[in-house]
Amino acid sequence: MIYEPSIMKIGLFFGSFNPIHLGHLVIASYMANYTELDKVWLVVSPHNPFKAIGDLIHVHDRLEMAKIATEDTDEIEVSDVELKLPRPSYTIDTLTYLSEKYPQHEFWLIMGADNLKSLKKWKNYESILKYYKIVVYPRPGADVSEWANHPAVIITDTPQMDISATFIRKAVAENKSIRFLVTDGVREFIEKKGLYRKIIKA
Ligand SMILES: Nc1ncnc2c1ncn2[C@@H]1O[C@H](COP(=O)(O)OP(=O)(O)OP(=O)(O)O)[C@@H](O)[C@H]1O
Ligand SMILES: O=C(O)c1ccc[n+]([C@@H]2O[C@H](COP(=O)([O-])O)[C@@H](O)[C@H]2O)c1
Repeated sequence: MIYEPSIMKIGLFFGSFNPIHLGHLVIASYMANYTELDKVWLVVSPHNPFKAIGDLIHVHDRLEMAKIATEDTDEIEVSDVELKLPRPSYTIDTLTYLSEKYPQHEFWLIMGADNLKSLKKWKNYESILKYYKIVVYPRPGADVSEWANHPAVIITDTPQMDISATFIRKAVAENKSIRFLVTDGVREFIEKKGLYRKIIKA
């Protein structure tokens, strides 16, 4: 019989995932396997409120790549919830919506140390800290020691891979290999659809 805990702890990992890469997957996998979380949902944001549209490809392609990258893992799922919500997507609005829609789950936020440092600029950040736990993974040069004793914040030593979606998009535009930076399925999808052939400045 499959054991289904009555309350599942779901870690929400928000991002543009333009495209999803191994740096993201290492974090999602660590959070699902090495912390108290039962599962991780990758929430693909149509538009991050702090980022220019620039070379953001269509959200359906970003969602599809996230699904391809995680199709053989049960503990990581892809959520399209932000497609149904007003844009740009504010994290507190998505958290509130999900908590109302899935009262049987407890939602935690997965956040990079760089984002934690700028959290005070986010919409209603006090509510995020009041009602949700935040699991933090390290990012180069981001010191989060000021948050170490905050009751809502859990700091982890998640392994880091210093790659970015920007690096991958540039590599594709320059016809360089992205093997070992994204999964094979994602690489094939990018090739098949001819994505990221040109860099579009914001
Ligand atoms: N290599 C990585 N290791 C850990 N976290 C990462 C890594 N790359 C991105 N992240 C974090 O994952 C979240 C979602 O990332 P996002 O989709 O914006 O990708 P990105 O690689 O940072 O993209 P871009 O280069 O386009 O800005 C962000 O909070 C970002 O800081
Ligand atoms: O809610 C906010 O005010 C807010 C401000 C900045 C970023 N976010 C979310 O945080 C996620 C990660 O951001 P980023 O810039 O690291 O890709 C992204 O999905 C954004 O929607 C949310």
